[in-house]
Amino acid sequence: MTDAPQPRFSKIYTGDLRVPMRQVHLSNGSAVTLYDTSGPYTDPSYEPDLRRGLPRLRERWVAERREKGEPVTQVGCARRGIVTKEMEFIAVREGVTPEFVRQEVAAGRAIIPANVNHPESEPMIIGRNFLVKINANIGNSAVTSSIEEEVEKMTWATRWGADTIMDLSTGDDIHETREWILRNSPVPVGTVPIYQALEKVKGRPEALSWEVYRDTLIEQCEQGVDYVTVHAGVRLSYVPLTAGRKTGIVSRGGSIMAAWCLAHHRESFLYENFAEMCEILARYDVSFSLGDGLRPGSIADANDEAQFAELRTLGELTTIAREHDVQVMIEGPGHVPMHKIKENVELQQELCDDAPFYTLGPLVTDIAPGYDHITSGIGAAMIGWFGTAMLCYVTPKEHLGLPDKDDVKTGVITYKIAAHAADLAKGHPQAQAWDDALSDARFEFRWEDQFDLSLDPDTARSFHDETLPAAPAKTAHFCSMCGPKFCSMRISHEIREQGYAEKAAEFRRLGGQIYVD
Ligand SMILES: C[C@H]1O[C@@H](n2cnc3c(N)ncnc32)[C@H](O)[C@@H]1O
Ligand SMILES: Cc1ncc(COP(=O)(O)O)c(N)n1
Ligand code: MET
Ligand code: SF4
Ligand SMILES: [Zn+2]
Repeated sequence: MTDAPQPRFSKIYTGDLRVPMRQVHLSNGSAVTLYDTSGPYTDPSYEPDLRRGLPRLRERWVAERREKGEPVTQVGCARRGIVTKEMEFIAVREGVTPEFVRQEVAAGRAIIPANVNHPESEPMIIGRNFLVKINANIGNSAVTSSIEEEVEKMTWATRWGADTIMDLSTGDDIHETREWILRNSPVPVGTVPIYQALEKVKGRPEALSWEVYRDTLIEQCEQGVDYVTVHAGVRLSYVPLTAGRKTGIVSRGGSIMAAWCLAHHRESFLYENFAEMCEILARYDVSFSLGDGLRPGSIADANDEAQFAELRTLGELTTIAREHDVQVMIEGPGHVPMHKIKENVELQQELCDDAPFYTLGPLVTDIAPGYDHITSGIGAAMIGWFGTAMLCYVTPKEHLGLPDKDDVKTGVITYKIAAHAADLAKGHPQAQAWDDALSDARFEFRWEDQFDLSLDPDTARSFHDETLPAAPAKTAHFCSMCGPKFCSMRISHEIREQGYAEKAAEFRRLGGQIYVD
């Protein structure tokens, strides 16, 4: 025995794969193992060295596949019956067999975003038959932020459990910001290449061309971006469908492409060159996130003709990408009232042949700027339950300004709640076990365990300690909500210990039967 304090939670590594899992050590001597997506930054003992970057976990796996002459892409391997190391890693994390992972990827129902040039990333999977994932958007804008702040947002987002991050920078130093993020990100990184392409032509959409776009795409693939949002479903003929809308086109990428199509009165160069784009992505195993450039930006515009016309086109593009062994997910709305959410999932699955759905919220009302993590968290929980594979967070700053580090944490925690609520409703056994462990700790007044098992232990602990900071309160059978006399859980224990036992004895004496554990 040593006097060294036991870490209350730590990372464990399974076999030679070194799969991170979060193990919570409880005060009753047991431990709970939780799926943990959030890489090294959740490990309290991990000290990042940003200049060196993260260890290159996948470097050897990628090299070995190359030596053996196996396909470059995960889906190429899956279709040929090959189980990759990435698939084995994911199987441990998700508690399923590697063969199941392979089948879901082969069928296109799930994707593993893993650029061969981003070996730092810990493999994860996006698909409705796996745990629901969340994405955190970061990146600078022309108005504010620096490289350091954006790297800090990335480590902070993954610290709290973002499964992927998107660098949506549109301001200065786009290439260098992305480089710092990629070399230090333990999760896949997504981008929207049209933003950087627009920056290269000084912000004038009409000056864009396929050539500028293609070179930007290759530059980002070379750097290690794992998935790219491409708004190739915004076709020239769909732009007039947005004329009668309350809020027009709210997607940045969508508005840029619509402006280009109208300026040249030509079909979108993204649509026309889609096959060549597939060839580029296949060389690096970069996945498509087909952008919803015509998503509704208000409750009034939800599920309109413009939105669904684009979705049909995304379905056609999915088929083309798959023919090139490129993985695809589909981006979804936006602003959608609760009664119109289900139709979005059903239509997406039908039109896009079960490609994973990846939605921004949706926000279920427009009336609460400042609280749009909540308006969208409600829609996210619902759409996750209906089968959406990844939920893109919305922060309290939505519609108001660029999120800062605090907003990133609020967005991530809000979306962890939505994703977990969806996992529970879908009947995921690991999800249920987490709730059960926390409920047991709560009912047994193991306060420290309750904090350690929570999504945000820091906040839980500090709220409790605001009113009852003294050490004995950590085992007390009450908190300041009800106080000792009115604590219903304490009274419950007494009923069980005395009253219940007596009542049960009486009941049996009278010939009754009782079934209790
Ligand atoms: C498509 C969504 O992306 C988000 N978004 C766009 N740019 C950024 C950024 N730099 N940082 C964080 N979120 C961003 C907004 O929430 C928008 O609604
Ligand atoms: C889920 C989702 N939807 C959309 C975008 C792109 O943003 P935009 O379409 O505004 O360019 C995104 N990054 N993620
Ligand atoms: N809030 C808008 C939406 O719902 C996006 C604004 S920033 C492009 O999609
Ligand atoms: S969030 Fe701000 S900058 Fe972006 S579309 Fe809305 S008003 Fe414009
Ligand atoms: Zn909006």
